[in-house]
Amino acid sequence: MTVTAGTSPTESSHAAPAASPTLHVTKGHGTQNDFVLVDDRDGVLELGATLVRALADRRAGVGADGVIRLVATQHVPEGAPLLASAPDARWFMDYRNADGSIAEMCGNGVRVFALYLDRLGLWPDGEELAVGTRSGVMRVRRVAVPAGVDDTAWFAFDIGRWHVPGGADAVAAGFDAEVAVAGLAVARPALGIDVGNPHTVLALRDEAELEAVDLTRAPQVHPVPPQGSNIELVVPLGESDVDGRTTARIRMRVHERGVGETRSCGTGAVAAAMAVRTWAGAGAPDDWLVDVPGGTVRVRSLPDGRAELAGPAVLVGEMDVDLAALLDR
Ligand SMILES: N[C@@H](CCC[C@H](N)C(=O)O)C(=O)O
Repeated sequence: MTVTAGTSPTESSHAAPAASPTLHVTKGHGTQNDFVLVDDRDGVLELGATLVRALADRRAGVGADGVIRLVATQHVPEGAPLLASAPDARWFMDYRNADGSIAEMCGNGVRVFALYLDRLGLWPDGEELAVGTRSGVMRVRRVAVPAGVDDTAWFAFDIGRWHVPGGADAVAAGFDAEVAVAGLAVARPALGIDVGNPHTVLALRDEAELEAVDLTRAPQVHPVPPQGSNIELVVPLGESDVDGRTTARIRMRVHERGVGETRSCGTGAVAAAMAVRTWAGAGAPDDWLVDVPGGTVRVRSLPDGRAELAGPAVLVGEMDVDLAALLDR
């Protein structure tokens, strides 16, 4: 981490005023789900909600959907059990939503974090990269960009087991909640899906309806999820052959817990694809392309109830943030 403290004024009465402390940050995104990344390997930064909110602020700060702190896994309380089972998970992705709340996981964030580690020389050559998260260890590798998708580099990882918290009854019914969304006349049935973090997925009639909904206001879920929920609105678009594999395509918009509407959500894409796959029943394909306002990601159903998320990652720049200017308001 680079917090550069100001120097004391010198003995000269004409000395320049002490420079205020700065925080070196990097900005990146995955399908335009954007993040401020901070290198705090030694775990010395106090990343409180006030600092997160200020960094994420799109007018008075750097601007982002979330803040990601890079810290050695041994320095976080969640680290010991991760290192016991995966000693190679040296680096931990400490993820915070723009409102300062802590989230268990961020699917787009993992890919951007991997690229950040690579940029810092912390991704060993030729190896899978093990990333510690509050939802377990994610093993990231580079993969080919699917045919028809306009990106230069993709990364993929097994996100682990997803499940329907409502259990077998919810799976059989296809729904276990109702969601009221501004712009829709009545509340719609929805399915809760846990991908390490909580999601609620509802299907809309068509793309026109998806475009028309107003996500500037948070959708209301009933019953209210105890930990809150990310909400995904989806429209199935049909199936085609992509790189020799039958692939279903869906379009999605998302309202993220702790943020608002974002242009993509990786865990949300997994939840959306697995919800539609559950609704489709036996014979549904394993591969799903999920079109979001910021691009396209791929979700692949894996054996044993696991799923893989793949998509792009981009780092756009670095800056030294003047902490006094950022926090003084
Ligand atoms: N954008 C992320 C999810 C970030 C966390 C989410 N807002 C939550 O609170 O669970 C993603 O790409 O998965």
